[in-house]
Amino acid sequence: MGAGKTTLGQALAARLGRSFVDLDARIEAEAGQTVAAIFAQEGEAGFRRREAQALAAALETAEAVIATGGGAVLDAGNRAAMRAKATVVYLTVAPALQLERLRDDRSRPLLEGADPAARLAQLQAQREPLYREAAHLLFDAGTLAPDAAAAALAARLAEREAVPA
Ligand SMILES: Nc1ncnc2c1ncn2[C@@H]1O[C@H](COP(=O)(O)OP(=O)(O)OP(=O)(O)O)[C@@H](O)[C@H]1O
Ligand SMILES: O=C(O)C1=C[C@@H](O)[C@@H](O)[C@H](O)C1
Ligand SMILES: [Mg+2]
Repeated sequence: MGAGKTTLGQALAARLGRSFVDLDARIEAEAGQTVAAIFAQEGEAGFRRREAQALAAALETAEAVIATGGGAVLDAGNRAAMRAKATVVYLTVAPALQLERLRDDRSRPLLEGADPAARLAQLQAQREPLYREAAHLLFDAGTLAPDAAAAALAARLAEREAVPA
């Protein structure tokens, strides 16, 4: 949360001339409700079911840049599908910067408790190995402004394509 998947994903798609899919936005459009409302009404499990369906559909979109939500990696099937069908980038950002970016944002229900810093640290400890398992490459998303970061990421991806794995 707050790493910049939506922001960088959009900028990267524009730069590459590709379509952009934001999973949270797609889930909200399909449900006709916000992520927070889905969590409130269906619980996290209901949201995760919607997320897995939206991811599977998005992965069938040719040549798209997809921004997942931060918890899409929790599901082993999601991780396997992402790795098999896409180039997966893990955007790394220090938790303090994530919190700073999301300080005035009330749209992430998992950070709405009394101690968002502790909650984020707990989520990060649980998810860090999963992000690394799913990712083909890591990218520092805490240093550059969005457009410069998208340019640097596009260069990393082009390099990767030029060098066979
Ligand atoms: N490189 C950046 N520099 C400065 N601010 C940024 C950068 N990337 C994102 N932000 C800001 O941080 C906030 C969170 O970014 P964003 O919504 O893209 O994160 P996210 O990874 O998509 O989060 P989530 O997992 O909740 O979907 C936004 O206000 C965005 O403008
Ligand atoms: O990190 C998470 O688990 C989440 C991140 C957001 O993008 C949303 O998908 C939702 O708030 C859950
Ligand atoms: Mg997002």
